[in-house]
Amino acid sequence: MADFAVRVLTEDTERRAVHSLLRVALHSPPMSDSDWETVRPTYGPKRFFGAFDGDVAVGSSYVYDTAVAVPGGNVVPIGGLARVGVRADYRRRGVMTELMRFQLADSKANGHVLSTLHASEAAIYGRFGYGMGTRSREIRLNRPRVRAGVPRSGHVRMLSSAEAIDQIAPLYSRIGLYRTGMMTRTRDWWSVIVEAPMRTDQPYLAAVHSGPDGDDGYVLYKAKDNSDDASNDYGATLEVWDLIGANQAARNDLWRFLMEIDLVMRIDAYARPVDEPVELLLENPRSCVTRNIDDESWVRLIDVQAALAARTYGDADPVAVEVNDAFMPENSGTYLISRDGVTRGTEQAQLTLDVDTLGMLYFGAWKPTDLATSGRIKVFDADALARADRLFEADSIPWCGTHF
Ligand SMILES: CC(=O)SCCNC(=O)CCNC(=O)[C@H](O)C(C)(C)COP(=O)(O)OP(=O)(O)OC[C@H]1O[C@@H](n2cnc3c(N)ncnc32)[C@H](O)[C@@H]1OP(=O)(O)O
Repeated sequence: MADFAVRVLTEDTERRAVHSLLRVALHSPPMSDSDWETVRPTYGPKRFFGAFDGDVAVGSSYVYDTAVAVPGGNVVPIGGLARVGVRADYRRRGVMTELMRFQLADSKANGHVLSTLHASEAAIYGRFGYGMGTRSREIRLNRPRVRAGVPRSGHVRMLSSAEAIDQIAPLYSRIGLYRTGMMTRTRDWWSVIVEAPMRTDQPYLAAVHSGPDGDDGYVLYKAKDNSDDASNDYGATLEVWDLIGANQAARNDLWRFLMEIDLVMRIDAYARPVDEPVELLLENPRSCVTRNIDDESWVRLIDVQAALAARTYGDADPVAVEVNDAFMPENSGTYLISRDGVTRGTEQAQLTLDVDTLGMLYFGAWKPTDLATSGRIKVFDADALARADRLFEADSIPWCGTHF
C-alpha cells in the first residue's frame, strides 16, 4: 500500500503547503507570505493536485486547461502539465507516478486528447508515455547589425508594464496559433508567467509591432547589465523571452527593433523555432550563433484514437500501426492510418511502436524512418514505413513557443 494519497486541492492551506514543497523541490528560496499572495491567483480552481502522507504535503502537479494546433490546423483541447515536484525525503517511492495517473485520468475525463509538458530532465517522462514532440533553438547574436535592404513592414512602439498587462494577452489571442505545436495561453498562465513578473521591480520590457492591419506582434525582453564582464566591451545583454508575430515580416521588424537598440553587446533568445530565419536579417550571418537545439514540448497522447483523428495526414495509402501503451493500456491496439483518417481495427500490424514514440511522430518533428533506424519503431513491412514517412510529414516544423 502506498503511504500517501493524491487529491485535487481546493483549500488554501493545502495549496500553500503543496506550492511550498514545489519551491523546495525546484531549489527556489523558501516561500514568504507575500510570495504566496503573489502566486496564489496563478492557480486555477480545478487542476492543482497534491500528494499527502497524512497531513504532510509530499508531491505537487498542476495542469493548464489549454489547446494546441495540430497538423492540418485543428486546435484540440489538451492538458499542459507543470509544477511537478516531490519532497526529497519521499523521492523514488512512486509519488510522481501516482500524481501522473491521477492527472492523466482527470485530463481524459475532461476531454484532453493530449498532455504536453516541458521537462526539467529528459530522463523522467518517457516511462509515462511522453515523447519529445517539438524542439527549439537557443541563439546568441553578437553585436548584430541589420543587413541593408531588409524591408520594414510597420513600426514598433514600447509599452509601459501596465499597458503590457492589458494588451499582450489579447494580442496573442488575436494573432492565433500560426505553427503546429503552438498552444493557447490561459488566464492562469498569463498571470503566473507574465503578469506576476511585470509587477515586480524587474519587469519584462515590452514592445508591440503595428503592421498595415494594426497590432500584429510583440516582444517581451529584459536588459541585463554586463558591467562585471571581464572584457571592456561595454553594453547590455538583451534576453528575449517571448517574440510573437502574425507573419514573418512582423517578426523581422521586432528582431530589427532589438538589434538596433543602443548600448547592447549581445542578444540571447531561448526556445525559438529551429528554422527561424534570423541569420537572413544580419550583415554578418555568423553574428548569430546557435548555442543549443533543445527538446521543447513533450507530447503524450491521452486518447490515441481521438488524437490521431484530430490531425491530417499526407497523401499515402493506409498503414496499420500497433501502439503499445503500458501506462494507459486502454490505448494499446492497432490503428489504420490513412490520408482519409484513422480507424481502430484488427489488421496485422505493419509497424509497431510505443506510445512515447507516437508522441515524437505526432506533430511531425521526427520522421518514422529515423525512428525505425534508431530502434524505436519495429518494421514488418518496409513499404509501410515509406508510406508512414509521407503520412506523418509536417507542413511546418513544429514549435510550442509557450514556456510553462
Ligand atoms: C513538467 C514539470 O513540472 S518538470 C519538473 C519536474 N520536477 C523536478 O525536476 C523537481 C525535482 N525532482 C523531483 O521532485 C522528483 O525527483 C520527480 C518529481 C522528478 C520524481 O518524483 P518521484 O516521486 O521520485 O518519482 P517516482 O518515484 O514516481 O519515479 C517513477 C520512476 O521514474 C524514475 N525517475 C523519477 N525521477 C527521475 C529522474 N529525475 N531521472 C531518472 N529517472 C527518474 C524512477 O527511478 C522510477 O523508475 P522505476 O519505475 O523504474 O522505479
